[in-house]
Amino acid sequence: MKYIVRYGEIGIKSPKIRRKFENKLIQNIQTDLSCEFQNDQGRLILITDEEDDKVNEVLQHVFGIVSYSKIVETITDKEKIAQLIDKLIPKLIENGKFDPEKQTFAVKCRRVGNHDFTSQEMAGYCGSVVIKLTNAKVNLSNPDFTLYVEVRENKTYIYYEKIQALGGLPVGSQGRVICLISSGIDSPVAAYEMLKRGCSITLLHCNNTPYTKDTLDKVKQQASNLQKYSLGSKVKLYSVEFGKYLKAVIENAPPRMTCVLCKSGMYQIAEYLAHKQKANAIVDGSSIGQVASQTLSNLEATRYHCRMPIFSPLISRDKIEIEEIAKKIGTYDVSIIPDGGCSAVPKHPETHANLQLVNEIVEKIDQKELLKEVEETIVKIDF
Ligand SMILES: Nc1ncnc2c1ncn2[C@@H]1O[C@H](COP(=O)(O)OP(=O)(O)OP(=O)(O)O)[C@@H](O)[C@H]1O
Repeated sequence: MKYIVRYGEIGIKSPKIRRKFENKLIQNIQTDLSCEFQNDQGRLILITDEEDDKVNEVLQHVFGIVSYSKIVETITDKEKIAQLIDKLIPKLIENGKFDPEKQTFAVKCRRVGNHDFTSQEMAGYCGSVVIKLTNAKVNLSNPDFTLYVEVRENKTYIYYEKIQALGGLPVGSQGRVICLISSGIDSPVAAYEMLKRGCSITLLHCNNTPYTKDTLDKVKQQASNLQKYSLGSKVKLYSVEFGKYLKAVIENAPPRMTCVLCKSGMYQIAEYLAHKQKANAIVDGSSIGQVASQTLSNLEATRYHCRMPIFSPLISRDKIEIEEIAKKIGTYDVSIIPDGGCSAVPKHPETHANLQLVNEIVEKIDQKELLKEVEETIVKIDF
């Protein structure tokens, strides 16, 4: 079987970068699909013996692909093209893809190269072949069924559907980021958004026991859910003992500051891991105003002591939008398994942290020293 694989943004890169990204895209697809590729003047043609379901499964999970089509191919010769349409249309009718008695149709032709016909002439010619076969009605402006004819120099590809894929950039074409992952809904979605932009991801989970239940199992499941979108780049997962730090915070800082200091500590631990992993940024699932800890002043105060860029790809998203993505990518069902919340959250958490006050408290509790102990507990987790 052959497929045209279309990419979006990769196509507007310089030839050198495009080749690099294209190679990464091919490598990622080949991680899970036994196939070969031909590059036909900017069109990637995938050739495989695998079943359609397997091909769809892989192409629907690889970032960098905008759409793809299963194709049939012949040489650019009117007779041969007509013969191919003669063979293809009855199959499509049999599979329920085209019902010439009820549906109108159009042929769309694109052409690259020098030929003794225009695209419109070829479309008209192919249309007459379909009419002769089926007697179907033509509707050029709003057809129920479209037959695409793509003429490329001496090869012609024919297909009937463009299947939308994920878009984005091939995973591994950008650097690595550290994604703070909780057991909730948002952080796996934030990690997914970074995969979409071509980043490789390392997940870091802060184990807040005894203030929360041990949620590592949920996080492991999310890591393997995210791995499906990271073909060609192994998702790494780390866990760190954070409960001892929280205990020191609860004992030595004003109660209302617990959540601010918790988050501030998480970013700094993530920064430590980022240096170890040669990662360039930290990612979290914050969204402005979603919970008390995510007011603008808290976002500022919690990030102040971290030098590395912190990206929050969901910062402007509504909860409903985030939940929709979580459902689509398959992380939602794991996220909503109840885990009881965090007992370290005070009755009245600070919602408008004063930066100067936070700085004073950070000094007073010797946050840097506390976090050094935490750093030593980072462990790699298999999933
Ligand atoms: N235990 C944890 N380990 C690692 N990162 C965490 C942890 N808890 C929270 N985070 C990070 O901080 C972000 C904000 O967490 P917070 O609990 O304030 O909001 P949330 O909307 O409940 O997030 P989520 O739905 O991702 O749990 C999370 O999206 C995640 O990136």
